[in-house]
Amino acid sequence: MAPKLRDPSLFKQDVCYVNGEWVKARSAKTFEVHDPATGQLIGTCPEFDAQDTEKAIAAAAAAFEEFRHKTGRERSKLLRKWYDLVVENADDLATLISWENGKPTADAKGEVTYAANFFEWFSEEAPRIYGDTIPSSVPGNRVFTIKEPVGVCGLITPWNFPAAMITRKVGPALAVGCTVVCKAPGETPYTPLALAELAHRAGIPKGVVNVITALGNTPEVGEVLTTNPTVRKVSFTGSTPVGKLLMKQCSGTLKKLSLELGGNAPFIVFDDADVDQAVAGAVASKFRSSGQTCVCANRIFVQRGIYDEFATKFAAKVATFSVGNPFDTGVTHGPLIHSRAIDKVEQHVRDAQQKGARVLLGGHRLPDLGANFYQPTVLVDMTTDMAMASEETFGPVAGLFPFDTEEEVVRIANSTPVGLAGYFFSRDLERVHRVAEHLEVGMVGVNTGLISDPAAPFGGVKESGFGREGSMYGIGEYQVTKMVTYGGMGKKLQS
Ligand SMILES: NC(=O)c1ccc[n+]([C@@H]2O[C@H](COP(=O)([O-])OP(=O)(O)OC[C@H]3O[C@@H](n4cnc5c(N)ncnc54)[C@H](O)[C@@H]3O)[C@@H](O)[C@H]2O)c1
Ligand SMILES: O=CCCC(=O)O
Repeated sequence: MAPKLRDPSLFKQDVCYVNGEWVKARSAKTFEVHDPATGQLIGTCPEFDAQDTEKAIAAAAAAFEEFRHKTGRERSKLLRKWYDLVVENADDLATLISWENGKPTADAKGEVTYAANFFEWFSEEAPRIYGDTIPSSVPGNRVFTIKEPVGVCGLITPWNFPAAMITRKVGPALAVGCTVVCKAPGETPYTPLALAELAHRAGIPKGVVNVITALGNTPEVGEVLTTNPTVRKVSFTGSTPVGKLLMKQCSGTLKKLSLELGGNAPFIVFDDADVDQAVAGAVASKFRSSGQTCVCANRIFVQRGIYDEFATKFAAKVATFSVGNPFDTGVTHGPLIHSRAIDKVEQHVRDAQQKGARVLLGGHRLPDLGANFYQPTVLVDMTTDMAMASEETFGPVAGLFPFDTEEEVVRIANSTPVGLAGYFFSRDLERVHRVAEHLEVGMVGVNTGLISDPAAPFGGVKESGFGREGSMYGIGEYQVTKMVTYGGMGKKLQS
């Protein structure tokens, strides 16, 4: 049965938001969106194509001419209004997130708060965008910089945070005066479309925010967003292979680019750690959104002296989870997003078992609950030849790897082409600094498994991409620095 919304008009079917209006695809084609918990049809959405996308870009380009000249204070007020509406409609947005993504209600509400906070944060940054005054090396010259909005932005986001991945991009883009075309994820389009409706109600001028949808046509839409010369910036969150493809496509017009890509987060527990605290941190990091976040612990390394104690306590905590329909009371973990996700998890568990891992907990699907449910799983005796050591599982499976020395574990932790988040637990101050400095990642959690915060810069190194979202650094991703030199200055006062 479809969940009820307090405000049913937030559920936008068969329309996208372009130039301040709700429009269908030119071809009238649609695609289906299914509830990952029940497999039932949620609704249909427009299958935008290249021409539809061009129209959205043209709308964003037309709006840019005026929007870029609004004052920071004006843009701040618009973002603040949008923030207020997101907060007012938090329950409905959370319902949409749970329905199309499968995360339990409490997690979905947490995501709405997280998402809204990006609007709040960047509404506060908008009036505080400064240039520089630079001492010139040429006598009589005066050098200034102006921070200008880069222009029309193409934003592409994944399904795992249907609201927050969008607000983390749109917030800074609007704060600096850019206009945007967001390609919503085909699995979870209804939350982005509800955000668009709230943008409309907030009075964001037409064409400033455009939200379009596609599933089968995704590569075609992506190609337009990355090759159309009017689009000056692309920001993508998703997998590394798609990020590499988009970067290639952007090269023809040399767009400014931010890539927030896949991770393979090491989570290291040294034997001087507070074991209970480390267990809590590892559970929180590994099983957030059923393991479907890019910063989830993917390889849990535990020093041999505390390995058994850690494994027993960790499995005991995971055993308390309640898996089920995201709307059911008491459920802590919902389904995975689709059958490909379940298949990958199953392959990783089977591969680990074949290579000698033992299942301490779980290790199987939950077909009685539905096709996309998997029992939260704990594997021990993991070794580095297993697929889980080198690939992101993106599911509710924790593999515990024993290790002996600091040097060994940091070397193994770094032996991957990606570097998004890394975590470790230790009470030795010198070690804390040493290890934090040696981990090849963009974000480090020390004695915590949760690092996401709109005030903190989010992003990776190596093949996890580049650019930072959130924080004061998030703003610069949507700006260009223009230098202005004034010659013939600094002369004597005229008498
Ligand atoms: N670094 C981060 O901030 C971050 C955040 C969330 C997810 N991720 C990563 O995303 C991956 C999981 O998401 P996924 O499997 O949906 O990733 P994905 O790369 O397949 O898809 C992400 C988005 O890109 C779109 N897309 C796919 N192919 C495209 C193309 N050719 N042109 C344009 N758009 C295209 C999809 O429709 C979707 O909206 C994981 O690797 C995860 O680590 C990273
Ligand atoms: O999945 C990636 C984003 C997760 C986060 O912002 O915490």
